[in-house]
Amino acid sequence: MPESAATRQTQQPVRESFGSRLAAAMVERGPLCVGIDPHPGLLADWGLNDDAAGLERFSLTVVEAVGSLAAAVKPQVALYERHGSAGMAVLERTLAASAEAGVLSIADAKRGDIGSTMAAYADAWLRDGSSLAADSVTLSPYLGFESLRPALDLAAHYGRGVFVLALTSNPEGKSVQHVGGDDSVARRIVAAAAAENQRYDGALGSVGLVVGATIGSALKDLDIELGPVRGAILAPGLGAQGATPADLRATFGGAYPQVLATSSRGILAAGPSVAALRAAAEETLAGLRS
Ligand SMILES: O=C(O)c1cc(=O)[nH]c(=O)n1[C@@H]1O[C@H](COP(=O)(O)O)[C@@H](O)[C@H]1O
Repeated sequence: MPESAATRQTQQPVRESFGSRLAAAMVERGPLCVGIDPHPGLLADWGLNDDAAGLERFSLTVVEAVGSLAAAVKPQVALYERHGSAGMAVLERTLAASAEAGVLSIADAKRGDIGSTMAAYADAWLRDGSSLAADSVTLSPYLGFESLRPALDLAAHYGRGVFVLALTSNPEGKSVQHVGGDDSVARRIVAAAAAENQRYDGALGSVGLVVGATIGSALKDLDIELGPVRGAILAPGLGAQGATPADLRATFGGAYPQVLATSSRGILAAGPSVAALRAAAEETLAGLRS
């Protein structure tokens, strides 16, 4: 049974904060997150069936290849969900294998709902004892940042983390996130994350943001500074969506040390050989470091 909120409030955090654990992993391993996106086309390219067994072989191969190399892995929940309960069981085993390999996990679930329902999502992804618990989860703040409160508080309690969508890598994101000019929606999300991270000590708080590597000059245009957030910036868009390590440096400037670049298809296309996947991840990492 989940413990009650009242019990939790009287207890100390159960492990070191996610922000501290991620900061240490980024120093030790470098700023790369490998996305685990078992697309049907990639499964076929790897000679695997588009079923739960194929999904499991794919996922565990990626963990075997990069589990000792990347700072984090990011399974894309949608690609497990499309296989129903069997797919979600594979996701559970993928998260367990990641923990065993010593690599941090980011469940890319992009959850967001009214507060009372959000509490159930938080329980699923962030509570000790939940079979789906990951080190962190991606969240959508578009029902209002404060609607994420149950996840923000549960993450803090359990030493887990969240990544809140701010400026996404897809071109359609602008139609919501850029609204408001100097006081844009994205700027408000960034400010809310910065305020939330004040509860954390150390280099990085546990509330990260998602800011695409493909956003070009949006940070400048919207007058958004990421340094004061003191959270990791998960930056998708590298590789398959066209962004390069040079783009990342140009886009993030002084906030580059906070950036955790994430690539899925760009690395996964090298499979199914474990050695080739590892080499692709190492090459990406070298580009991010140089
Ligand atoms: O939250 C994410 O990771 C995410 C946010 C975003 O703005 N853009 C974005 O592409 N993503 C995810 O990052 C992954 C990108 O995959 P590739 O384009 O294959 O590297 C997918 O799982 C996307 O759902």
